[in-house]
Amino acid sequence: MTAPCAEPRARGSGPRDVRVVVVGSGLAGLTAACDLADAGFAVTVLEARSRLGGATFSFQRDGLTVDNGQHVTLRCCTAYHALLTRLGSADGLEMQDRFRVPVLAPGGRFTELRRTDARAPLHLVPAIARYAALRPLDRLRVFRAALALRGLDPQDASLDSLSFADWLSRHGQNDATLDRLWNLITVAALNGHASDVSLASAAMVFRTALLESADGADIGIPRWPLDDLHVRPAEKYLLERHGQVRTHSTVRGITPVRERFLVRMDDEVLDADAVVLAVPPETAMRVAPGRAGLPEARLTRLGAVPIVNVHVVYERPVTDLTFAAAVSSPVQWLFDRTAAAGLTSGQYLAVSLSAAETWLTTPASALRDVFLAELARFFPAAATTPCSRFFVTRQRRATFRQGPGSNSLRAAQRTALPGLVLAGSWTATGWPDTMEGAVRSGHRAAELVAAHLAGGVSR
Ligand SMILES: Cc1cc2nc3c(=O)[nH]c(=O)nc-3n(C[C@H](O)[C@H](O)[C@H](O)COP(=O)(O)OP(=O)(O)OC[C@H]3O[C@@H](n4cnc5c(N)ncnc54)[C@H](O)[C@@H]3O)c2cc1C
Repeated sequence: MTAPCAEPRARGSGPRDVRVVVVGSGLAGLTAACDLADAGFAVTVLEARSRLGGATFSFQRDGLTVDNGQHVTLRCCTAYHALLTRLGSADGLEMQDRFRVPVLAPGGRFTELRRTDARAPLHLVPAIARYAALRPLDRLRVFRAALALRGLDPQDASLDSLSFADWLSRHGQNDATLDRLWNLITVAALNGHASDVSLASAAMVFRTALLESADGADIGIPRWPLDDLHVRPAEKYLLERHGQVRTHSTVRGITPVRERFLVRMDDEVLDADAVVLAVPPETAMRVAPGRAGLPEARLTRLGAVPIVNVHVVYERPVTDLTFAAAVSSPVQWLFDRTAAAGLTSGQYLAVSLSAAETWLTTPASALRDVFLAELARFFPAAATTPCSRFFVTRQRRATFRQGPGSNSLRAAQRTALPGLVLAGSWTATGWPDTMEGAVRSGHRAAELVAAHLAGGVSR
């Protein structure tokens, strides 16, 4: 990964005298901070919480290292992978050689989606042709829609206002193909069912990951906890480059003073030459000065969608699968986290539930009843193996709502105030609300700051 190419205009002895404050330590903020530290600026990261990582973090529970929610990446997520390489933690990601998803189908049947080495989109033909979760006629329907999807331009603004499900139904899809194929991908990539996601976003995901290159959808699953994978490595990277990283530092307001900024916390004010605001949109609107011209009317309509993870530890292993998707089941995707969590005996499965509005307020006891029964349906050994630990993590605002019209609501990284830029997976990255989108936004923010500072910093 290259650092921003612009030369900072140094005050005093050099660029280390030019202070950039990055507000927020999610992947967007950490990426921007790493870029700016590499470019030689004095970077200070301010994080409101007691921990770094934003929407990606790990915590300790009963001797296990648990991620707040299962995170997955695809080979097409090149910026995130480049960040891991740069931080020296690429080994913490288990990348598939070839896209292969085991699928748990109705009646406890097992099928899979597996690509070949043929060129796209032929690499998926055998996968769909043999996909036993669908009847043969429905597989044919899927082919036709996939070919039509390939012809869509995700940049075409008119696609954003349309629902993916409406488009699918106009292209011959039925409840079975939606339930057993299309939703399987949209819940994982866009945190929404096809009826709740924008056609432009769906076209972007399917084209980029599945239809334009043979290897774009090869799956990467963290074999290390998220903290070890990128959070602590990024902190170390920054500290080695004279950056400062401060937790418990909630930014309350940013005031432009001539061409500089006063960054106000509860009991301290920092003076900065430039600021990257890498916080969620509602915070950005609260702390950014009016002159930044944030499109508040649009941003307040972005909304949010929860993700819930159900964590189940069995006394003995119940399946050999390292991960799987499930169709026609409340289980959407499940992952074996035994080794990553440091569990030495038994098996730890994390069930990831996207678009989880219905599960968000369901008591853990009810979730336990539903998901233990469902896992026993898929894995006979689970019916007879005691569950030693069961707990739930709930992320209320996991992503913004990537529904019809949502792309037109996102804000550019550049604001009306030179030197104050936005970053975050919700900004206009062209990517869904993902780690990849966050990292890309961070690079863009750092480029804008570096270009601004190269143009001149005056007090
Ligand atoms: C459960 C879950 C599962 C997910 N699964 C996947 C997945 O499989 N694959 C994938 O690619 N993506 C996934 N995502 C999405 C991905 O995690 C996010 O898109 C990405 O991490 C967002 O990063 P960010 O830096 O834009 O924002 P955030 O991570 O939200 O960072 C914003 C930071 O700003 C801080 N902050 C807020 N206000 C202030 C303030 N006033 N002062 C200082 N700091 C402040 C916050 O505390 C936070 O640390 C998932 C998200 C969740 C929650």
